[in-house]
Amino acid sequence: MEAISPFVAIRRDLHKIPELGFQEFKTQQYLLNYIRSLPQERLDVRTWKTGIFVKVKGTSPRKTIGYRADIDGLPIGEETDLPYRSEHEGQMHACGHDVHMSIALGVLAHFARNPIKDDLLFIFQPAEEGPGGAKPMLKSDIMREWRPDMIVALHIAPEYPVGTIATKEGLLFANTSELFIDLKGKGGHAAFPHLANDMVVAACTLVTQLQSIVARNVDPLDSAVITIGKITGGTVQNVIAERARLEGTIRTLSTAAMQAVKRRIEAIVRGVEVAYECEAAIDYGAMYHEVYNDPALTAEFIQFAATRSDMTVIRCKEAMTGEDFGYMLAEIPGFMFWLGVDSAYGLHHAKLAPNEAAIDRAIDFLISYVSWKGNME
Ligand SMILES: CC(=O)N[C@@H](CCC[C@H](N)C(=O)O)C(=O)O
Repeated sequence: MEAISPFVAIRRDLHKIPELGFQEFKTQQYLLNYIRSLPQERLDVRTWKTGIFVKVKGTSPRKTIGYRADIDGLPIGEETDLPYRSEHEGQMHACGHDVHMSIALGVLAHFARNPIKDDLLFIFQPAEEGPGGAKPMLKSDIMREWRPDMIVALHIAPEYPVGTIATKEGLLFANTSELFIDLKGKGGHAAFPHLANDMVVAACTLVTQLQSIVARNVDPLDSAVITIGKITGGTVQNVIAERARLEGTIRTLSTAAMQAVKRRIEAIVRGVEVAYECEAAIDYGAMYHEVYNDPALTAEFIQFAATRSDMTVIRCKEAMTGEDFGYMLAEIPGFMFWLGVDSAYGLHHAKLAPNEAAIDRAIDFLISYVSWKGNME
């Protein structure tokens, strides 16, 4: 039996119990059990819905350093053959939030036993994948009382090797908007299409027409993504579909670009309504602020990381991923960085399998950074 670190063991426990946004009940209980096993002298623990705030009191605090880990899973059926694969049918930690939590607990455990001058605030946040926990947590009374002076978070990066961190000053992640489009036509017998109004055909037209926005309406030197991740319509092969539904997400690099893309989406949907003589309704769902790293703190972090022989730090490009941590960074200076986990399969893939060697290396690295930042004069 391989000897594994306690935080790899924790990651594996959490990997078994992925839960969707604001349903992280087992996860929260697991986290609380561990947090309550730590020395409590310097801890103040409060829950917020399925999230948790943990204040670690410093010895002579001048500021508060915040650290956030997201805790929710995704509605994906796991396809790894890991012995600790998900025990929740159709749900998986396919975005590394289990790794995020185990790293946060490792750093918390250290500072619960080895306080620094400054206060720390650990935030275990629900519902990052949707509908978004960061914004309501940011507006909570607890956050108002314990608001940190800076805040940090990481996200696993399957494409980078273990021992690599990647980030950049300024814009790191896109802004996002979910996109739901419902179409209503007229059902009927498959053999008499002229007596019905087929919404499967209308939906398929819409999927391809929406892509013309990125190809023809967005400045080629800018970026945008419109992904339709799910399409449903109809009930059975020989009945013409009266209804169809498209579920997707929009990514852009600025508020102006998001507004322009939505204007085009609305024009194209209206056009499909006319062309197919149907009814269409658009809902934008959860929308996330872009992730904007504080230039000064990020440059300082990169400089610190460059002094560490056990980590390689690179300045990366922006990514079209979304992260509601962007709401926290819009109000509190800080940064997010990618953590290399060297997985053949990427984020949101059913076979994602992060290299667990990244966990303890990240814990050691973050302990050194927070100790440096939290003790500096
Ligand atoms: C890091 C990551 O994968 N984040 C998610 C955020 C999803 C936001 C929202 N539910 C949406 O789908 O737009 C991502 O998909 O980038």
